[in-house]
Amino acid sequence: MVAAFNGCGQLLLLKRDQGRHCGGLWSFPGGKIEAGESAGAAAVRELYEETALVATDWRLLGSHTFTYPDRHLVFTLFSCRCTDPDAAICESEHRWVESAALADFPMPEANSVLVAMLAVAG
Ligand SMILES: Nc1nc2c([nH]c(=O)n2[C@@H]2O[C@H](COP(=O)(O)OP(=O)(O)OP(=O)(O)O)[C@@H](O)[C@H]2O)c(=O)[nH]1
Repeated sequence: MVAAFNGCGQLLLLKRDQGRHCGGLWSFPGGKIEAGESAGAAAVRELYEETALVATDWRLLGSHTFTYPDRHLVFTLFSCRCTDPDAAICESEHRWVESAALADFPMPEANSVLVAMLAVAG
């Protein structure tokens, strides 16, 4: 998963399409790691595929496992900085959100720990 910041300290959230797992909820860019791919390479690839953004200052923040009724997921969270946030092209609705306002955006259950990791990282 990618916590993508703009130059104003805001984070990019994408609204998941209805019909997908956790549909209708706000989420970080990201997705499944492909065979033979590292977690870091997957983060860079997913950010680009979902937003067309290229970022710098990549940092590994940590890992977290979460079990939904139908799946067990392992998340690896990275942060990065987007130097040209206005260039974001997203298929789904997206918002740049202040960290303090994240609670206003309903997110998947697994994300509470990811948001806590962000708070710890500062
Ligand atoms: N992208 C993303 N997925 C999340 C977040 N939180 C969370 O629980 N998930 C779950 O993580 C799983 C993987 O995400 P994804 O569905 O976007 O991955 P993907 O695009 O590779 O899968 P797909 O091609 O099957 O749709 C999904 O079950 C999704 O609901 C989040 O903040 N961002």
